[in-house]
Amino acid sequence: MAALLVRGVRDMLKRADFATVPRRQRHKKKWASTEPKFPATRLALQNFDMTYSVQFGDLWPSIRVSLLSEQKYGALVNNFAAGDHVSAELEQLKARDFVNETVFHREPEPENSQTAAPSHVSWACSPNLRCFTFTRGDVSRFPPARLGSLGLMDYYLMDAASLLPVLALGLQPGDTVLDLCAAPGGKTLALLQTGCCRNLAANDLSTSRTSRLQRVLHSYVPQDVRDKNRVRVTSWDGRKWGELEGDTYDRVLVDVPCTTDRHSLHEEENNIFQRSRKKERQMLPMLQVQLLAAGLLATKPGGHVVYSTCSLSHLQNEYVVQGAIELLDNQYSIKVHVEDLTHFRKLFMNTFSFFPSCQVGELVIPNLMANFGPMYFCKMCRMT
Ligand SMILES: C[S@@+](CC[C@H](N)C(=O)[O-])C[C@H]1O[C@@H](n2cnc3c(N)ncnc32)[C@H](O)[C@@H]1O
Repeated sequence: MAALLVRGVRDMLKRADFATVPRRQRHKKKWASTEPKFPATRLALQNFDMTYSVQFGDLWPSIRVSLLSEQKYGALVNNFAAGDHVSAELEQLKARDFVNETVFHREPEPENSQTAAPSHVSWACSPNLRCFTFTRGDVSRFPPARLGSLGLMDYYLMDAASLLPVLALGLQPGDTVLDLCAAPGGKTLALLQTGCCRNLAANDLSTSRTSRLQRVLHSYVPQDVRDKNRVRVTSWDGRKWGELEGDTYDRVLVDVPCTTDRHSLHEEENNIFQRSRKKERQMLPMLQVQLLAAGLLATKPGGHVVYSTCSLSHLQNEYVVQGAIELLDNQYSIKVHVEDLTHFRKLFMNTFSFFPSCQVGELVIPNLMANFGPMYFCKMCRMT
């Protein structure tokens, strides 16, 4: 706890105004003249303060300080590379597999008991995933991943909340799967780890990012699984997918471009809050609706879609889900049903903090004791 607070305060001080630094310690940076007057990170914070203080009320100050502090990671064990020793090594670090601890290691529930729901849930989660995290309040870091004996890396470090959309997708053996916005590939890798994909189409509009995705696949997935018949990587505009391959997939993940809230507070490079990207930012909800609609059209009737973002914005989360559902109904007479994921709050309450008042879908909110997310995810079933 003490370490957590010290790190949190250190992060805040790093961000404190220059004016608070004593004069004798001030020095002009060499690149001062080229630094933007209003850094995009600062504009992002201003924007969040305006919108999220209204959206989250009393919760905002605690979310804010968590977003500005160091995030926590999860180590997704590479089933293709690792023997049990990797899990054992992670356990020795006092990390724990949050997926299996909560989902699969429950005591068997008696039939018809009131608590039968969580055990039923285990079958609705994608199987075979192992992801280690440090417990609440423990801000230890994982050592970098290592190359295993098969020439593949032993684990992949990611925001552990990013696994929730993949778990929610509920893959079943033999599924055909589409990952519409896949790069750099953390969730693609998790989809493959389930061992359920008969074939997987991983797409991303950006060719530079699909190259990164290819590198991740090379480092983590054996050649026979990467084989073209099983994993196909493309760089197409996901908005066209309904026309390209309509009614095709059992499961579709639509992990859209968004304001990437945590990243936008820390990185100037590629920051969507740069003034020059204002139009692009304003158009995001529209792009998100189009991508989700395309994902739904690419799904077989009876198939499932998970929509996800790493933003806290209702405009990019619930409103997009509602917009896409309306669009499909009005333009294609296709009915879509939102599935209830409230049990995720109970299942994963030891690991994540959930926002209690989402209209549709679930939202992991950053918290100093469990500094994951933000991650919004909503599961839908295409009925017709
Ligand atoms: C949030 S990121 C995806 C992260 C990825 N799912 C992962 O887990 O590593 C969103 C991605 O959408 C891609 N993108 C943006 N517009 C797109 C479009 N029209 N079609 C497909 N992908 C798009 C971006 O290049 C970006 O890589």
